[in-house]
Amino acid sequence: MNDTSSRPLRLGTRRSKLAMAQSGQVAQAVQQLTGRPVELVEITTYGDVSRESLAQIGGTGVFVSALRDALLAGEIDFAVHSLKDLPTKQPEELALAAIPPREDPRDVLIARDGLTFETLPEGARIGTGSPRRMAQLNAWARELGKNIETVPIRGNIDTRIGFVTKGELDAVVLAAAGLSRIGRSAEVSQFLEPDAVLPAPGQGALAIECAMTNAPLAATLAELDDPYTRVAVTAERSLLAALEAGCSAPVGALADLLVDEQVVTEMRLRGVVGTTDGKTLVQLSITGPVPSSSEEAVAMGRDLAAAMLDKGAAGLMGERAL
Ligand SMILES: NCc1[nH]cc(CCC(=O)O)c1CC(=O)O
Repeated sequence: MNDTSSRPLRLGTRRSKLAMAQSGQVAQAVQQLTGRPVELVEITTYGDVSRESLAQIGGTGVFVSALRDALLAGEIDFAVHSLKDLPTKQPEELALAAIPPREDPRDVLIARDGLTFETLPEGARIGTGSPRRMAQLNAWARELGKNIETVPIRGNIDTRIGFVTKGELDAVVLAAAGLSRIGRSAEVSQFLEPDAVLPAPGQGALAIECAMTNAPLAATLAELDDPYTRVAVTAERSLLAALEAGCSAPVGALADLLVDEQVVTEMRLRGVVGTTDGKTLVQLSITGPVPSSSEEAVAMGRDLAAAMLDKGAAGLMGERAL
């Protein structure tokens, strides 16, 4: 590495248990890679302090901006984000230096008494503040011919699971990756297959960011990058951007690799957008060669967005301000 300074590298992180777990993992990897100590610098973001709904305070980007300010001010050397919380527009001054191998991208149900979505009773109350989850859960319930009530909740993972353990809700929906990172996977009642509930674009992946001007550090961090994860999430985020959706909009997307006899043949990109009541969903997928560049991945996302817009997707996104 070009950076000869022997001071510790400063990794900016939010204080939540999930953020600390994610940052801790990356800190260890970077320490191993560079032989330099990595020091965690805790930063409070507006999203951590405010009790307003995410949609009200401008989407999940609120978790990111304080970390980015610290990067730009040179107070920290790099930051780790949940990729699904990153706005689709990348600031020019910041490098998305690495996207490590993705964890399980699926959403999961945590329900009382080991119930599953199919066995939840009529009128079950399911906690989620995400319009994407509401839309798909309500559509699924309609398909099963049952009534559910989606209840908007916020708070960290422990708080959300608490709604079920305290008996206030029948179930909550969370990301598998977040639970596994804080060591609570054992509480999962059901993994929700992407055919029923598509995750948020980038879900389960991390993003490691540093200042564009710190080229040596960017080059070092790049060793943690997983090219397959990068093209997959690039296609998903391109779909989101092309649908002109904010990050709390009801858009789900998942790119996965199709494998034949252990050889990767193609990439499939699935997308969904819907009304939160689940009455109308536009759900489409395209399959093509695995993108060999970010540009090709972006093009795939745009192609799927164009096809979804053809099917009326634009009319379903008026809810993004709700
Ligand atoms: N919006 C909050 C958030 N951001 C990232 C994760 C989980 C980890 C991930 O998806 O990478 C979560 C919690 C959740 O949705 O359950």
